[in-house]
Amino acid sequence: MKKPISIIGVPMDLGQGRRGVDMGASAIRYASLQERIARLGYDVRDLGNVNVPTPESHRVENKKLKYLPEVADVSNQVARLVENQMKEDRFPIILGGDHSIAIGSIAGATQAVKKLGVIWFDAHGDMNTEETTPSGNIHGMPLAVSLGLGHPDLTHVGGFAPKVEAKNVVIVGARDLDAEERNLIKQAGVSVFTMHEIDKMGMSAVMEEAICIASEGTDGVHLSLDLDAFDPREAPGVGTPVLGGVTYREGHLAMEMLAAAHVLTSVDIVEVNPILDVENRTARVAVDMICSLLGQTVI
Ligand SMILES: NC(=[NH2+])NCCC[C@H](N)C(=O)O
Ligand SMILES: [Mn+2]
Ligand SMILES: [Mn+2]
Repeated sequence: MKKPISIIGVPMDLGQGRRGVDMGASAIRYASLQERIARLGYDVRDLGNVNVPTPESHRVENKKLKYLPEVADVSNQVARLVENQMKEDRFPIILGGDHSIAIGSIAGATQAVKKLGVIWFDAHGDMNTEETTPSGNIHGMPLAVSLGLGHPDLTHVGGFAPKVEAKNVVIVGARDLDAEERNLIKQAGVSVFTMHEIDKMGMSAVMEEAICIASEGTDGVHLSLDLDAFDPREAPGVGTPVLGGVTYREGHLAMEMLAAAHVLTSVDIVEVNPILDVENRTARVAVDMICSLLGQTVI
C-alpha cells in the first residue's frame, strides 16, 4: 500500500550565513516534485509553506546561536505539522530551507513514531553545539540537538529531549567535520560512514549497514537529506559545498535501497540554494532522489 504524501515547505535561511536557501522549496517544486510523485501513483498533497521570519527584520542576539528564538519558533511549527500529518497516516516530505529545519521535523516525527532512527545524509556532521560551533549557524547543530545536546530552546522543541538515541543514528557521506564536532560524534556514539567507507566498501554495503543501524529496534526511520552530501559537480546549488562527494549514481542506489527496505516514515530535503545553482540542477537531483526513495524503478 502506498501511504499518501504531504509536502511541507519551510523557507528557512536563519540557520546559516548565505541567503538564497529560503528559495529551496520553491526550486524543488518548480522541478515538478508534485507531478513526479503523482505519476508514481501516490495521493500527494502540498500543504504550502510554514511562516518563517525574514532575517532583515530581526537582530542576531547571540553570535553562537544566530536567530535562536526565530529558529525555535519555526521548529515548533514544523514539529506540530509533521506530527499531525504522520498521525493521519501520511508520509511527510519536508522541503528546506537550511538544515536547521530537521530540528522540527525530527521532533514531530518522534511524536508520531514511538522510537525513531535517523539516517543523516550529509557532507557534514551537524553535531555542533553552542560551545563547539565555529560559525554560530544553527544548521550546523540539528543532529546534536536531536540527540539532546545543545540549547534547551532547541533540544526541547515539542516538550521533550532527547528525540533519538545515538545507537539508531547514522551519518552517511561525511567529509568535513570540525575538530570538536568530531569528538562530540565519537563521545555520543553516533555511527559514521565517511566518503572513505563509501569508496572502500561501496555504497551498497554502506547502506545495508546504515539501514540496519537506523531500523534495529525502531518503529520508523527519518531520512535527513542534505544536498551537499552529493558532489558539487552534480549538485552545485548548496551553501557549503565540499569536494569529493556522493555521485548521482551512488545516491540513486542509496535511495532505492531505502525504498526496498520499507523503513522510512518521513524525510527532509535541505540546503538547496537556487541562487548558487546552475539551471536548477540541484533541485532536479533532489526530485530524482525523492522519486527513487518512493519506489521509482527503471523497469
Ligand atoms: N547543514 C549544513 N550544511 N551544515 C554545515 C555546517 C558547517 C560547519 N560545521 C558549521 O557548524 O557551521
Ligand atoms: Mn547538513
Ligand atoms: Mn551539509
